Formats: sequence, C-alpha cells, structure tokens
Amino acid sequence: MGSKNTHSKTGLQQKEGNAKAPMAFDAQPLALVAEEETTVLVPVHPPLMFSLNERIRPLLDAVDKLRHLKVAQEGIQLPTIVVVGDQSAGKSSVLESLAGISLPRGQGICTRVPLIMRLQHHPHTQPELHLEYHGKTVPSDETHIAEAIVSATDEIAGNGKGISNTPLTLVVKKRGVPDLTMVDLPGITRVPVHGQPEDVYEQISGIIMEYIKPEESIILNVLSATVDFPTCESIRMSQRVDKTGERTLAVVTKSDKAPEGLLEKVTADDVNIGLGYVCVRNRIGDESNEEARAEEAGLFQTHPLLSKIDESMVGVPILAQKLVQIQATIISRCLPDIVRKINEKLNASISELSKMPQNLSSVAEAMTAFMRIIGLSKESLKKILLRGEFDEYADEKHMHCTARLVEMLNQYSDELQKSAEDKSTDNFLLEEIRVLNESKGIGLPNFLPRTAFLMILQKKVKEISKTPVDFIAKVWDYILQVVISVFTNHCDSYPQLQASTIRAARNLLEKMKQKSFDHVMEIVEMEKLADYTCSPEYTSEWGKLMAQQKVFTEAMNIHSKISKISIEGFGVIEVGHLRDYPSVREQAFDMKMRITAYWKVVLKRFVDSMALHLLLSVQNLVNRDMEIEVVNEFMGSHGGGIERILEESPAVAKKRERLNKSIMLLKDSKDVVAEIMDRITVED
Ligand SMILES: Nc1nc2c(ncn2[C@@H]2O[C@H](COP(=O)(O)OP(=O)(O)OP(=O)(O)O)[C@@H](O)[C@H]2O)c(=O)[nH]1
Repeated sequence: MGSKNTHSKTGLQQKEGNAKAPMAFDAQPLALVAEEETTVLVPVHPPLMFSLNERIRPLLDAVDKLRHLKVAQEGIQLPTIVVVGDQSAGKSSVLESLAGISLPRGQGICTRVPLIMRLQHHPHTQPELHLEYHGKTVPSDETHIAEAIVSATDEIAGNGKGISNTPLTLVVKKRGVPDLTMVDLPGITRVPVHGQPEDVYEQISGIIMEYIKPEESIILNVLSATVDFPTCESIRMSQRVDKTGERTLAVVTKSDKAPEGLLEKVTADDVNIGLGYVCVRNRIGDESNEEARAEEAGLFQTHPLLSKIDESMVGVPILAQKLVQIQATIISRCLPDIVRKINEKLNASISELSKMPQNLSSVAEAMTAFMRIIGLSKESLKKILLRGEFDEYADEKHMHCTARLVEMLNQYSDELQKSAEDKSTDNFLLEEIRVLNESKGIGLPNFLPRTAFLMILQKKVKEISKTPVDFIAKVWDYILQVVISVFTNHCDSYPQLQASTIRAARNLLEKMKQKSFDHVMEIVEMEKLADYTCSPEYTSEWGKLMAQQKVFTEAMNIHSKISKISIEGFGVIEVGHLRDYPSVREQAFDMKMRITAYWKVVLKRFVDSMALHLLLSVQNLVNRDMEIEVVNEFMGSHGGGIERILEESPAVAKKRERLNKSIMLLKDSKDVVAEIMDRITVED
C-alpha cells in the first residue's frame, strides 16, 4: 500500500496494513497470461480480487439492471463511478485502457453524450461487445466499436459537435476485464472550439453536475500530468459537490509526457483528492492495448523520475483494482438504502393511485359522484361560513370564515366612525349657521327648521356612503375566494366539474354582491330621506349635550374675552368667531347637538343592518342558491352535461399513467433487489 498518499477520511479509503478491512486489498502487479494464440498483458484477477468480483458481481448486475430500468426517474440515485475531466484530458483513453479496447479518441470534443460503460469479465476468449441506446441493442466487435460509438453518438446528439444528455450504454464482456460500470462524460471546456454550440460550457457542466452531485457518485477525476491540477475545470467542479474530496479519485494521464515534478504533484495533493491518485500512461497512436500496458509497466519501472512514485499509485491494473474495491464498498453501502427507497416509493405510488378517483363508466356513476361533490362542498361551506367549525382547514386561517367576517365587520365599524368624525375645532357651528341662514322663512325665529337639519344630515350621510359600499365589495370578494377554495378541494379529481363550479360561484357571488350594493344604496337613501328613531338613546344623548349650552351661552354673552371653551364630546373648541352671529348661534348649537346625538344612531344602524343582511345573504347562498346555480351551470349549455365527468381529464389521465408506470418500474426494481438482498453485507 502506498505510504505517500494515504488518506483516511471515509470508509472508502484504503486502510494501510489492515488486511482484515472488508474491502481493502493491496494493488497487485500485472500478470502475464498465456492465451491460446497470443500472449497478452491484461489485468487479471488475483485471488483476492477474484473473490471480491465474485461477491460484487451480482450486486453490480443488480445496480446495472436498476440503471437500465431508469430507476433514477423515481429519484433513486445509484452508486456510480463518474468519469470527469477537462477536454482531451484522456478520459476515453483511460476507459479504453481499463476495457482493453479502442474507443474514439482525439483532439477537441469526442465524448458528446454520457457513455455508460459496463465492463464484465467473462471466461471465453472471444470478447462480446454491444451498444444500447434508444431502446435498441447494436452488437459490435473490438475492431468496429469506436466507429459504432461515433455513429451512435451522431444518432443521439446529431452529426455536428452538439451535446446530449441521453446516455449511450456500452457493454464489454471480455476475459480479464474488471467488473466495473462507469459513466464517461463529455470533457469540460470553457471556450467553444469551432463548430461547438456557444453555450457548450453550460451544457456540459449541467450534465456533469447532474451526475456528480448525488452522494452515491464516485468521481473519477481524469487529470493530465501536463497541466497544473488546481487550474483544472474538472477539479473546480468536483470540489463544488465534494469539498473534502472523500468521494474523488484522481487518475493522472500522460505521465510519459510530463514526468518532471509528477511525484511532487501527487504527493503534495494541492487539490484535496480523498481517494488518492493513480498515474497512468495510456495507449499512444496505433499501439495495441497490450503494447500500451507493457510500455506503461516499463515506464514506471525504469524511468528515473516516474519509478520513484510508489507502485500502489501507478498503472492501469492498480487503477482497475482500486475502482473495483471502491465500487464494491459504495454498492454495499448504498444498496440497503436503495432497497428501502424502492419500497417506500412503491408504497407511496400505490397509495396515491388508490386515492385517485375511479374511472366513471356510466351516467349513474357520474351523477353519484356529482351529487357527492356538491354535498361535500355544501357541508364544508356550512361549517366554515355558518357554524364556525374549521376542522377541515385547521391550519388555514383564511378559511376560518366566521372569525374573519367579524374582523371585517369590526374594521368597517371603525372606519365608519373615523370617516364621520368632525375634527375641526376652529369653525365650530359655522356650517350649521350657514344652513340655518339659507333655510330662513317668513315666520317666528325660535322654531328649528327641519329642512336645515335634514340638509346637514344628508351631507353627512353622503360623506360616509362609500364606506359601506367598499365593505360589501371586500366581503363578497373574500367569500368568493373561500367558495372557490372549497370547490377546488372537493373537485380535485374532476377538473371538468371544477371549472363549472368555479364559474357558478363567480356568477352567483356577482349577483349577490350586486344585491348587497342595492341594499346599501337603499339604506343610504332611507337615511337621507328622513330623521327617525324610536330609540330613547337619542333624546337622552341630546339632553346631555344640551346641558352644556349654559357654558356656551355664558361664554358668548358674559365673558366677552373667552375665545375657547371645553364641550364634552367635542373637546376644546374655538368660539370667539361666533360673537358675530348673536341671533342664530343658540339655534345652531341646538342643531349641532341634535345631529350629534342622532348621528350615533345612524352609524349603529349602518353597522347592524349590514351585519344582519350579510348573515341572511350567506345563509341563502350556502343553503339554497349555490347548489341551484352549480346544477344549472353544469347541466346548462356551457357545462356540457353530466356526461362530461365521464371523460377523464388529460391531467388526471396523465397522472394515472405516470403512477402506473412508476409502480411497474418500482415493482421490477423490487424484484431485481429481492434476488440479491441476501448477499448484501454492510460495511462497518
Ligand atoms: N502521450 C500520451 N497521450 C495520451 C495519454 N492519454 C491520452 N492521450 C492522448 O490525449 C488525447 C485526448 O485523449 P482522449 O482520451 O480522447 O481524451 P478525452 O478526455 O476522452 O477527450 P474528450 O472526451 O473529447 O474531452 C488523445 O490524442 C490521446 O491519445 C497518455 O497517457 N499519454
């Protein structure tokens, strides 16, 4: 085990000298395998690795099957080794070294779609290769696989240099390859090269982030020895999702090109790679894979600088072993969680489907559903609008209607009081004097003309008449929102009915609002028409106010210097100016006190009558009118008749289809994991 770069941040990291660590093993050297016809150099399965492969193979198969089922669509992330790197860092070369086959390589962008590469050891001498994409399987062989990948990429992402997120799967079954599944992603480039889309960086980084973000992903960061690691875009990206580097392994390519300082670079670990470094030398030019491995082995053994790097950190076979070990650990660690998530999501989808309305197949069924919805909505409205029971909407204060209506009524009463208040203190009685002067007739002077009183009253009523109108508008708008919410809730599964009920609610509430406006206007007119109350409060209030007339008269007649007096109900007021009106001021005082006493009665009537009117209107709405309106609307020409509920809305049909699909997928996934559950051992 390499002593120069030993990390111990996660369970994934190798434990030095701990032979008993479940997934830990030492890197084995290459072995020479005598094939029937040729002598080739491939990473073989030393005993420990072989047993590891034997153990992990079924688990890896299960994960691959889950990936094939597209379980990620259900939000279940799979343990995945994701290969990232800057453009031309050598990602494809690393993968072809691991697979022992030739992949498309070159300058500029080569990998344009996520390439899921499934390597499987098989005992036969003849390798088997095929591609899977767009729901089809395309067989190939070692000689033609690079071409096949290029044409499959063209089919998925177009002939140009475009990028696509649709994955292409390459299955390589070959003797001696490690059992590994990896995803190769397009190389990151900041500057688009000729023919690449302008937003190539955004597109590629979007795809990369999607793959490396899940905690279940292991990031295989491919770095070229020829560059400064901290400047690599792929390092920046992996550090964004894996700050401590605990799930990042670095592969340094092109060691042959830049041997100087490589040892220092990988031992200094400036870029925080938690799972360690492996330096490799990939296939160059037309070399065969076997030649490349031999060259690599020779390079790291004989090169004066490269040979100093610990043997546990060099060569493709070491990389293969590390990856197999990491993969085993991560799969063992993630599978129990995946099984749990599959079960949870399956149960949730089944229960959601069972809650969906049954498909209605006859008019009778539709009628029953319609009546049930109307009944339920009516009961909800009765509870919240009339009885003040809000158990159905415990957390939605907005729907606690009786309390909200009282609040609105209190606010209305306050606004009325405020809008009617006479705040002026320095023109006391001037208005009354003006009106009295204008209402003079030929007759005795000490009779209070009724027309003068009515004129003052009418002016005051006119001034406040906007307040009840605004109140009515506010209340009915609120009730409309409440009724729409209730219908929306109860018609959740029948959008066709939802639209009709909402239309009915709008129509009816508009009519009711208009009726209330008429009612308010009638009250305003009545209050303007005449002054009447049977309430003794008026007389007693007037009496109390008139008791202060003595103070006023004395101030006017005896104390000629007094300019301000205090009158209860008015505060301290200016009276000096009234000395100019000796003949009319006493009568004006009397009239002011009468109107003040009477005004209290008028305001009370404005509040009380509105409250009672609302109660009656809401009661009629809930108990009688709403139901009739909804039935008429639904059965009428716009509603389309009861048959309309029989047609399932596209949204519901889509949801049903989605749930059925998801249940099928999750059931298949459950079967996949059920087969291997007994093999799962969780790492400590
Ligand atoms: N000398 C040398 N050249 C290498 C090595 N690894 C890769 N190359 C060369 O580097 C170039 C780019 O390699 P690719 O494997 O295509 O790089 P990539 O990261 O897959 O490229 P994209 O996916 O297109 O970004 C090719 O010409 C390779 O032959 C290596 O270890 N040594």
